[in-house]
Amino acid sequence: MNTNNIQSLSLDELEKLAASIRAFLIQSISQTGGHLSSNLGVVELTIALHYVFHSPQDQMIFDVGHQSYTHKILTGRMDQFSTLRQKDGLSGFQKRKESIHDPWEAGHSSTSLSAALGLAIARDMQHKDHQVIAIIGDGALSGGMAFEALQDIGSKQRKMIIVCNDNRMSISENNAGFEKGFLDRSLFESCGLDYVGPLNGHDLKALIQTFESIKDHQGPIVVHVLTQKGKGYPLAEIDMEGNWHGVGPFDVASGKMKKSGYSWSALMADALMELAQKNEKIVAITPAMAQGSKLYGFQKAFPDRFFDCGIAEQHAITMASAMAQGGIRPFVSVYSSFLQRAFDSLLHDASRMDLPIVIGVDRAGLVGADGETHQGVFDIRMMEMMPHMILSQPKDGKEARNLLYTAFCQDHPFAIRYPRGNVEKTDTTFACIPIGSWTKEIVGSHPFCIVITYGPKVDVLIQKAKEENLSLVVVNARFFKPVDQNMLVELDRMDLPILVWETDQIGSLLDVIRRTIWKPITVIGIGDHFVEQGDIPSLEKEEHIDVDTVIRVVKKRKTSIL
Ligand SMILES: Cc1ncc(C[n+]2csc(CCOP(=O)(O)OP(=O)(O)O)c2C)c(N)n1
Ligand SMILES: CC(=O)[C@@H](O)[C@H](O)COP(=O)(O)O
Ligand SMILES: [Mg+2]
Repeated sequence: MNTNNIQSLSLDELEKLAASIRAFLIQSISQTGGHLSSNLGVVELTIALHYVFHSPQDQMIFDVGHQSYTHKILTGRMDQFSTLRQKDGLSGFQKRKESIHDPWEAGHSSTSLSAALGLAIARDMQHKDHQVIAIIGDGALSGGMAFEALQDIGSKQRKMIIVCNDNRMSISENNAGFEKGFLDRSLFESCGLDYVGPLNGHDLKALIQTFESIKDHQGPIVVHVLTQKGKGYPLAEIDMEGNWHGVGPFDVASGKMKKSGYSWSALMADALMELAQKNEKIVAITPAMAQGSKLYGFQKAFPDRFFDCGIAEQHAITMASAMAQGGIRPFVSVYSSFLQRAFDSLLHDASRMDLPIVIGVDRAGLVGADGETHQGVFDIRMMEMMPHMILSQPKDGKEARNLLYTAFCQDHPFAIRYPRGNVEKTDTTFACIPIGSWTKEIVGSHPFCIVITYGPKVDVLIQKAKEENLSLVVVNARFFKPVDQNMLVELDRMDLPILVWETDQIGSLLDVIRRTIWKPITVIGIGDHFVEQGDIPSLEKEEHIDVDTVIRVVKKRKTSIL
């Protein structure tokens, strides 16, 4: 496949190139996993952009970056695809350190227009003359930040191109924003932008002609292209639920994916449905993540009580808060890293007005292959400063069900975090958990150290201590806020060394414990940096937050005591 110097290729050759890139993407992603459908949809579009414009002089910013694979292939990274989304491998998004053809990085959506305007202003201030091109999907355009940028771009009138890649799909069917034809000329022109389109985003000739005709356009212009998500892989073409958006390895011929097991998201969604059957005020809200959050069952069972609000986390939290004020009991499912977008809504609305929304903080902790932008390791510190907020994490499925039940039996904002990955299926009867209560288990008969941790690591540690014949007090800190003051005083009196084992940003739990216990505490957690992509067990080892590190530290502690 000739991916160099594509300007020298004929239209026929470019079409052949598109077909080979598509075949390569399907084959390669079937081995490594990755964002299949979005990439299959933009093959011709990306070829046309690279044919007309000259990267890296002309700067291309792919919103989110999950659809930048063809761009990577055309900029010399094809031979790295076997390492996609793996430790030290090719990123699933644009990455500055990977290539000079990546002038910007993302992972979260709707930032490309602000970034393009920023780069255009920087260009103009230095009297340069290249193009800045943002490629943004209809899903990402439902994010409020994109709208803030559109208005500003209209008022500032800098030279730039916005390619609106409209496939009428977010991860799954677009249930908010632009599914009803709102995304048209008038939207952009009302913001002061010029507009061409809509044009067939798989017609290379039309794309090339259009880009040629506007490449020197002065001021901002939108090129609206219609594409088919998943194009070229029939199962992905007809997928409305987002099952082929981000995939693990699969068999190309049959489309069979490896069985993924019963996830924490599924457990929470199942428990939510049970509770919703008993309480008709319970509703579910998702900011465009119905598939990953496993909420399709809820949507089917309670279509009038399910709300997909588009990629709009900030809006989701404020809307949920107002629903709560109006007497409804909303459950908002948001990935930990995307909840960062809703900081002010959480603080200004849910927390300040003390409104009883329940937030399912999905993908809490390390998530692995998506890397720095998606690791869910900041939400505890973000929310524990917020008055009225209750912040919890269950150690297992039973506790998760009970925390959810508890959350609906009280009147404050209540967050329950749970990780990416699987959990044992359980359908225990619901029981309330006293808010702020921790539990502890003494392993062995003569404990020499107290380890305070949370989430699934509680049982991992108990198991490991038993295997290693180590006598420990293992504390399940299932509430980060409020913490169990009585338990902390009791632990302090035990007069044993204390280790706090955090699997998120360091200080998340330690800082609240230190308010009660003043003696020196050893802590294990993620340091002051972003954690890159990789499989979760390797990342835990590298960050020294794995159970073996904990055992090593407590053993060392034991030796120093003896
Ligand atoms: C702030 C934020 N929320 C949610 C997501 C998850 N997410 C990644 S891609 C995507 C859909 C994007 O849709 P669109 O921009 O239309 O691109 P397409 O996949 O259709 O090509 C979503 C919701 C995200 N990356 N960032
Ligand atoms: C690009 C993006 O933000 C999502 O597609 C994300 O990769 C989904 O992650 P999960 O696979 O954990 O649902
Ligand atoms: Mg889309």
